[in-house]
Amino acid sequence: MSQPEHSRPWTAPTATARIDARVQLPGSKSLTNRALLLAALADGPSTLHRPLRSRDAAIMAEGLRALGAAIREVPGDGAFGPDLEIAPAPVTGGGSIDCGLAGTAMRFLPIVAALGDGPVAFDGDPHARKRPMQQTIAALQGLGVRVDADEPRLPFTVHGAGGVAGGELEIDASASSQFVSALLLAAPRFERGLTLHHRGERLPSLPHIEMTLEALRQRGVDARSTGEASWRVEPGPIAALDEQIEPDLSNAAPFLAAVVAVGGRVVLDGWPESTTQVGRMLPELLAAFGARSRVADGSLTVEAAGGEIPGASLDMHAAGELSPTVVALGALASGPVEVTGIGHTRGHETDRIRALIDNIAALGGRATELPDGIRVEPGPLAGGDWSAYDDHRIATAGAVLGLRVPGVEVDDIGATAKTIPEFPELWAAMLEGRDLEPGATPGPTGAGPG
Ligand SMILES: O=C(O)C1=C[C@@H](OP(=O)(O)O)[C@@H](O)[C@H](O)C1
Ligand SMILES: C=C(OP(=O)(O)O)C(=O)O
Repeated sequence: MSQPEHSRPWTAPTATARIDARVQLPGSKSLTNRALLLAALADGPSTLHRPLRSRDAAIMAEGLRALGAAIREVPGDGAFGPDLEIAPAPVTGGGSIDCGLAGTAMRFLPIVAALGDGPVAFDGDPHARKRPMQQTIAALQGLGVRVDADEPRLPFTVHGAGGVAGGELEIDASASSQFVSALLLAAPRFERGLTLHHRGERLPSLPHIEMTLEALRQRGVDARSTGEASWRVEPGPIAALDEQIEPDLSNAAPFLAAVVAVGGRVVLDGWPESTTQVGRMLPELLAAFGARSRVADGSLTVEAAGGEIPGASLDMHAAGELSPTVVALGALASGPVEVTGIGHTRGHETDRIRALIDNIAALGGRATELPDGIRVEPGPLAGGDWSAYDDHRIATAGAVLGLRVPGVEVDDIGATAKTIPEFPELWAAMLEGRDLEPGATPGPTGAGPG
């Protein structure tokens, strides 16, 4: 098995007892990166409390710095690490931005760069060069912005010409909701705002578009849906906002799935009363596998009996980023599990459908590809190699399987640095029933200055 230099091989721990744990998770990637971007375009300085500290958040912060914003760490409230203070500045060109493997950075920042004056060069990790970017480039061109690209993907250069007129635009966001979010986030700074229409075969991850609209409205922007696949953002100032970032509910998925796999109980602290995060669907999704959930006093408790996991058929088009965890549970189920509506996850950090099928096969299981999803057959599994493909969610899916299958060898648990660098420590603490707060074990990459 070839491993990149930075890889951290990890034998997924097998559960030896029922789970009884209280977990606190680090901040949401999607909320942190929206808050950073909007703060950089706002009308005054903002502070983010409990921001995510991870590779994707660091990439967003670094990209915004390259475009002129000042972002610095200031003392936070202890266990959650430093806060971030963001001072906006006029968008400047002339730099270059490394998007790593962060979809939010590679889709959101080119539109911000178009507001500036001068060229900004974008590139990313080798696999980032394979992720769909055509709609970012087409949208910029449709807005009259010059983009130099040999092919419709990274690397490319955006030539800001001092502003974007905006108006009306049509895109095809079938491959990613991030194309829509990117345009809506920058649109208050377009001279005429933006009326945006999606025309295409499907629109994945609608909750993430709702999150974008809500983040804009929280900052005084008139942003709304005008139809099933149309949105309007009025031009105007983006108000500065001090915000406490919610825990990442998508990263809650493997921890809650662990209860289904093993039996027992997990209490997740900081569960928001209401949220735009797609992870809010987890209680309902896990109920399909027999879990019971309740929310009280700001915590979510998930309980499950352990033992047999029933088969299920789930359409996850709204929640593709939760699908690797659900497929991992599917491989442990006693009936077939079908997850559909996730064709677009072939364009995520890796081709997730292929990665899951191949990894499950390496453990002796059988999963097959559907036109827009995956079907997992019940059957015995044995230890074997589990490739992370630099994908945090594939790595953590291996962790879920390892709870019941001894000897699941994840080739690089370091892939979790993308959104939850402290994953191995939090996972071990959960299995041992110890409380461990995020920030207690600082991850390899913070969102602060390098
Ligand atoms: O806007 C966002 O923060 C995200 C949108 C979704 O992207 P896709 O629509 O490409 O699935 C999601 O999967 C990704 O993890 C984060
Ligand atoms: C698809 C994901 O990430 P990205 O923001 O890189 O698209 C994800 O986190 O599941």
